[in-house]
Amino acid sequence: MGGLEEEKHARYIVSVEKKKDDFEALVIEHLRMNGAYWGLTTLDLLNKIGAIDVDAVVSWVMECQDKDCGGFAGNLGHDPHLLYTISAVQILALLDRLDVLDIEKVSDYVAGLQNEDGSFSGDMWGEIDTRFSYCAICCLSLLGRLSKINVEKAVNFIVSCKNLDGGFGSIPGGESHAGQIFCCVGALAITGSLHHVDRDLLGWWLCERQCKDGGLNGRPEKLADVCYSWWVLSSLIMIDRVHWIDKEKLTRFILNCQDKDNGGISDRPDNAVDVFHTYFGVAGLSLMEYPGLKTIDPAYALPVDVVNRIFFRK
Ligand SMILES: CN(C(=O)[C@H](Cc1cnc[nH]1)NC(=O)OCc1ccccc1)[C@@H](Cc1ccccc1)C(=O)N[C@@H](Cc1ccc(O)cc1)C(=O)NO
Ligand SMILES: [Zn+2]
Repeated sequence: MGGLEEEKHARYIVSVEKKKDDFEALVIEHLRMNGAYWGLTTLDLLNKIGAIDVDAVVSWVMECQDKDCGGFAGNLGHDPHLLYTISAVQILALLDRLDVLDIEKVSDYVAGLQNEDGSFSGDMWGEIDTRFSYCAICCLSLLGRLSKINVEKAVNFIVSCKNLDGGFGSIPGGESHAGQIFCCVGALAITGSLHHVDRDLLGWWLCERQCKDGGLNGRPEKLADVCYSWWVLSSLIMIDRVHWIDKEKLTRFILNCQDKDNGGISDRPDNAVDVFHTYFGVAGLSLMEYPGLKTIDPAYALPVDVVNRIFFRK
């Protein structure tokens, strides 16, 4: 089994950033801001962020900001949403360009999406989901504006989504899913509220996600998928139970999902690669301290040196 093809993955990411009209670019067209965050964070984890034109990326990101409400859209001319606003702020943090933001305007947009019950809507249309609680809390924390929301009510809503199996769903009564668990555990970690989590019960549910092939799935009986290397692993690390899974087998599963010729990582062996799974595969390896990769922060989903620069800047 060979190692991680760093060079090939960096070239794959840069090639996708350049192509704007092929199928993959069209599929993710409406969530291009997410795609940019996945691609740029992967390059930074591979120590290859020097390969990109920072000014070009920053001006494109800023063109996606809705000048009236302050929120960011997934691409030029699309509607603003929390899912893309968090990605935009993460990209600017990664490139050390948070200075281009009107911090009050963006944080007012995010804080304005909190509901009476402490939950968050993704945008003006009102859909409530713990995904959006994470986006809001992570974004406001990076901007240093958590004081603009009712953190206690936000935490109470997340706790109201905790299930008997120790996991979390998208809304109260929603079934446990690894993606939702990452959002809830990440938001609780950022707000210093992890005492609400039953670490052994949730740790058990999460380590049960490891399949025979070493990969992790998102729910019982599902197939392993590289992106769950992030959702499950980051949650296990945040609750200090990562030693309950076999890291060697998971590492081999991820490496086995690489396209060794053209670069990129797929969701499972021999499937088509994409930017999303390339990012979550490299991020998963980073969480397992794979040699040569930068370390990623499990709660902020940004390299640790980027998080430190934000919180410890004099
Ligand atoms: C919208 N989305 C998903 O629904 C992926 C689809 C998938 C990939 N592998 C298995 N399914 N699922 C996903 O991200 O699930 C993780 C998750 C679920 C619920 C809450 C939070 C995370 C992916 C994009 C995608 C679509 C189709 C194929 C590959 C990637 C996505 O943008 N995920 C977001 C999180 C998310 C998840 C679900 C949403 O409805 C919206 C956003 C993300 O990771 N941002 O950094
Ligand atoms: Zn996946």
